[in-house]
Amino acid sequence: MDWDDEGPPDLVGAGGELASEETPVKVPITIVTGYLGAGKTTLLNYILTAEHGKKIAVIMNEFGDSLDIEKSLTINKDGESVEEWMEVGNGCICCSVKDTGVAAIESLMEKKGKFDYILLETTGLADPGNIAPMFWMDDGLGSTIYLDGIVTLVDAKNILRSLDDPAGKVEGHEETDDAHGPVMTTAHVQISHADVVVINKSDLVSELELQAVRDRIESINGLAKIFVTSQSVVPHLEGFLLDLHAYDSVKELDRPGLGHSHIDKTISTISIPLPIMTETQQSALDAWLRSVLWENVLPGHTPSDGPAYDIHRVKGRFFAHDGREKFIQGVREIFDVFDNPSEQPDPDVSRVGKLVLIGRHLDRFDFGKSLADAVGEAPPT
Ligand SMILES: Nc1nc2c(ncn2[C@@H]2O[C@H](COP(=O)(O)OP(=O)(O)OP(=O)(O)O)[C@@H](O)[C@H]2O)c(=O)[nH]1
Ligand SMILES: [Zn+2]
Repeated sequence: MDWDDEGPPDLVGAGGELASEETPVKVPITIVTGYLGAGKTTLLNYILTAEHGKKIAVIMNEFGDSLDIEKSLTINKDGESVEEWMEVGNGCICCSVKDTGVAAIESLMEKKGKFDYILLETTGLADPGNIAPMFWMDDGLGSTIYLDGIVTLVDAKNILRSLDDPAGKVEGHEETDDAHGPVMTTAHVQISHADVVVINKSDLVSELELQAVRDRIESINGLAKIFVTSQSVVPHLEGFLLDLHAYDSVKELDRPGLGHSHIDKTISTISIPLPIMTETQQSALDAWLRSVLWENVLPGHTPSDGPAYDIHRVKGRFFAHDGREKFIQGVREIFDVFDNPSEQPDPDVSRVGKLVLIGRHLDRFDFGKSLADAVGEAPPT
């Protein structure tokens, strides 16, 4: 379907059926990251050629890659935002958008019609925590896309070395660097922000090595779903790359043993219980989150000379005193507290409130005590 330069007609959805004007269908975007050579392009090429009956836009935000599919798309026009695309038989479109912001993607959709899904491949050195907030928009802003999740590919053979390699240190985090402590590498940052981690190149390692990789990843990010692949061949797309709903569901909070692994010395996952809360306590929680995430100040903690903490991902759930279930979602300094968006609360979900933090140097501070002091006990029922 081609739209003219006026942009998409308001009342017609991607399938041609009438869509209500108040609730335009939003297109989910998945960010695909992974260290150099992990298999991102192999994965996206697989999706572009697989039979899945979906209209997927694969956007490559990298230039000069050696693979032909990317070479044919490499364009550069005086630093301007340029788009070039290639249509694929199965309804997919592969394109290279230099400026991958929301506006560039919306302009691509105006020209090519709406997609069912958008996959954005970042460069191997990208920090997904810098990209995700671009797609985290308030409904009020009328964006036509929403962030479905972050998928990080790791190379089973090289990931442990990448995590321990001082040369892979992330730039821009020097202020929190510890003179003798472990370094935070790009590999750490890509794993800590992930909603799904794909351990690729499993053909190159033994079962034992694979288990060590899995343990290390779980210790960094206790919330991510982990899949193991070879040649980036994924068994299914839903829940793996598409329909992740990583920012509107919190199912993984009930995983047993969450936040109990301390194998990785740099980044860890911690889990803090949350009581049933009154309005006042919810305001206190909100103030606590603002202090911790926006000001980097842990309430009740006296600043010392040691390194500061760095929070990459926040996810939580609690129950309000009136029975409503609330979710907490955050990436870096952005966070949101909202009602469980599903009409039917999951009956399997335990009614235990919990806040999970993923970040750096979390073990040096008592986040649990600080939060408990801030919100207090559950109200009497
Ligand atoms: N043995 C093995 N090789 C693989 C596998 N998946 C990908 N490769 C190879 O690994 C190399 C890198 O794969 P790419 O898909 O280009 O990786 P990438 O993440 O896009 O790499 P950059 O764009 O350079 O960051 C290619 O030569 C692939 O053929 C796998 O599961 N096993
Ligand atoms: Zn690539």
